This record gives sequence, C-alpha cells and structure tokens, in this order.
Amino acid sequence: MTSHTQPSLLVEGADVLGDGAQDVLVADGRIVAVGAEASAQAPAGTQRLSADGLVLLPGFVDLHTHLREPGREDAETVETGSQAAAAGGFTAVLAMANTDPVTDTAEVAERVLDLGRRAGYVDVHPVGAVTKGLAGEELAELGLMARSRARVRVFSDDGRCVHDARLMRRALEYVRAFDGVVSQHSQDPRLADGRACCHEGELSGRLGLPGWPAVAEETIVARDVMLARHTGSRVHVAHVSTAGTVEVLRWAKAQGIDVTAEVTPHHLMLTQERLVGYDPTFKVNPPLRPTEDAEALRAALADGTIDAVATDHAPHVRQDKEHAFVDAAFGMLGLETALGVVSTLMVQEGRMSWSDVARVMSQAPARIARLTDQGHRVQAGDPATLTLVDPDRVVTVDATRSRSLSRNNPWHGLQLTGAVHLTMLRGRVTAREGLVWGGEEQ
Ligand SMILES: NC(=O)N[C@@H](CC(=O)O)C(=O)O
Ligand SMILES: [Zn+2]
Ligand SMILES: [Zn+2]
Repeated sequence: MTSHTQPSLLVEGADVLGDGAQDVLVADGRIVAVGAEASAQAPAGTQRLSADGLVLLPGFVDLHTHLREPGREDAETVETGSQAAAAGGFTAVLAMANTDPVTDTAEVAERVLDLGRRAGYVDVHPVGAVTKGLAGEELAELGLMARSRARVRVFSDDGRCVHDARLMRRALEYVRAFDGVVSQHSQDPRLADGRACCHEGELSGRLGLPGWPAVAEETIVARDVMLARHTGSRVHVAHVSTAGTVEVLRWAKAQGIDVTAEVTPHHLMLTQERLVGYDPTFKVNPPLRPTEDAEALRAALADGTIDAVATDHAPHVRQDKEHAFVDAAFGMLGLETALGVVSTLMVQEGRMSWSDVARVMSQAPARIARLTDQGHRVQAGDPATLTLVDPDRVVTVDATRSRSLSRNNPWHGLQLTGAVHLTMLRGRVTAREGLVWGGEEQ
C-alpha cells in the first residue's frame, strides 16, 4: 500500500473559519485548493461531502490530556483516550506525564508516542516531567526527551506544582535551549490544607470541606512570570481558575513576558455550587470556583489574556471516584464535550466567533506546543487536519456513550449547542458523528 490510494475529497460549501462558504479540495492528505479553484481542480472520481451549514476549522489541539497509559489502563488507554479525542474534534493531544512509570525519560516518551501512532486517531505528543518521578527534587532528563523521537517541547509535573523556586528557575533555563515550555500546575502546597478538595471560601465553610484559597494559585503564577522574565524563557499556566490569576496574566503580558495560559471547559462553565450535593464527579484540581471567577475566565479567553482552551481530561475508575468527597480522586472527563461547551458558552452567547474558536482550540495550543507541522490555517498546502462542526446541533450529553473507559463525566444530562460532525487527520477521517476510526498511517 502506498499513501496515494486515498481518493480526493471535495468538502462543499463549508463555512471556513466562520468567514463564509467555500469549497475545499483534499488530496494525498493535504488541502489542495480552497474556494472557486477547488471544484475546478477536482479530478474525476473525487468524493463529495456536502458541508452546508457546517463550520470548517483546523483540527483541535489539546494541551492537557491525561491518557493514563502506562500504569492505569483500567481508567484509560492511549487508544481509548485517542478515540474520545477524535470524537471531540481533536487531531493532536499533549499527554500528561503523571503516568506509572512517569514520563521522565526519553524511553517512556517514545513509548507513549508509539502507542499513539499505533492507535492512529490523533497525534499523541508526550509531555515530559519536569522532575524525576514528579518528586520535585531533581530535574528529569529534559534534554534527552527533547532530542528523542518524541521531540518533547512541553514539560510539566502536572498534578503537582513545581513549588521549589530554584528548581523552577533551572527548568526554565534548561528548556530555553530547545524552545521548550514549562506548563505549571500552579498551586502552592504550603498555602493549602493537605486534604484540600474545594475552593476555600464561605461555601467550603458551610460544607465543612477543607479548601484551597485562590491565592495559592495566584502567588505561584506571579512568581513564575517573574522567573520567566528573569530567564527569558517561556512559561505556560495550566488550568487557570481564578480572577486574580487573570489579573497577573494581563499585567505580565503587558510587560512583554513570554507567558501563555489555558482554561478548561469546566472552569469556564461550572462553579462551586455543584459541590452542594457532595458528588465527587465535581471534585477537580484546581477546584470549581465562584461565579465571579468563571466570568473573569470567560472574559479573559475572549480578549486573549488566556490563550487556549485545554480539557484536563482526567479519567478515573469508579472505585477511585466513589468515595466520601474528601477521599475521592480529583478530575473529570472533557475531550468529547469541549467543543460543545465552548460553542454553547462562548459562541452562542456572542462572546466569540468561530475564528476565535480556531484560535483558542487549534492555532494557539499548536503554537505553544511548537507543533509546526499542521498549518492550522485551512489554506492550500496545509495538511488536511481538520474539524467540521455543526454549530446548530443540540446534544444532550450521555455519559454512557463516551469513548473513554471512565465515567466521571460532569456534563451528563446537560444540553449543549454545537457538535463535532467530522474529524480528519491528514486527509483520513478519524471520527464522524460519534463513530471513530483509527489505523496507523502507511
Ligand atoms: N485535574 C485533576 O483534578 N486531576 C489530574 C491532575 C491535574 O491536572 O492536576 C489527574 O491526573 O487526575
Ligand atoms: Zn493540574
Ligand atoms: Zn491535569
């Protein structure tokens, strides 16, 4: 088999990046033409896909996915997580390093890369740990991971904060040599109760649960932007959750500091009131915050202070979630619902356009992770790595139909407007209305 067996495909009348209906011709895994030339250049035998009323975007890139393999294949595997990603319109995911073993060597990084290729639904880019074993004591083999086949550019101890300022400084200095970035789980462990499990405030007092104060996040972000300025390196703030963090980011960006940030769909849409029933499905780190924080996050995403949406898809098996609230595992699913949440909350409500969605779900995360091979513009010459969205389709989320192996889905029963219609990775359809297809490329 050669790679030339794929027939050409003409996507007809899609609203490209929300800028108006165009035809798009795809052949040999690439976009060949966009606009009037597309149908003119279509060879005999070209397949046609009517995309009337659909929006065509560059494939989504998730900067923050937990795939759980190696180590917790009962919660998720690279294959099942990749399927969920493709169904959600993603064509690339950054797989977090808090696996067992931890991705702190070139060998583990290459193993995750290869598992992703074998599954063939999305490009799986391993994130490298900042410190060995996520222990926060000694830097991991950052250079070896960067130079490995996995070409690691994003480093994170996610799940834990690199709280030692000296180590964080060294990590930032180190990754600059290969244009890497440190993605920080910003949370000063010294400013929170060891059993913290929700936002510290009036509600946590009423619920009798130990909480994290917003300032535990904000002081680390403030410190890290100053370290980024000092070292001239790039720092990325994972899952921003407070209005105060937004203020710090706005200031740092105005100073020209090389900082980027992501927000999760759940911190945009859900608030701490969900905890009133003590349902561990809503237990997540960082915690769901008050409404004023969620509103500040929405405004910051719309005005560019926050660069990207990232899911922090964090699957957990039932046995790890079904505990008293304080004992349950942190994290929630997010890959399959991210587009629906962003569409419902940001596009339907007039806060963002579809080209803004392309920016926050594809172009910005690709730039932050230095994934330069995908184009992300929907232009002739780019790889045909694309997502077709039906902006009007109303979906009621059904957790039982997820591709994920886990069921810790906070979106179950929610009605979302806007759904992924089709996902394409280098010309190959990987998902179509809930059905997914993998397969290694030839
Ligand atoms: N988000 C979570 O609540 N949990 C994540 C870790 C993390 O992102 O901090 C996990 O790995 O389960
Ligand atoms: Zn985290
Ligand atoms: Zn995470």
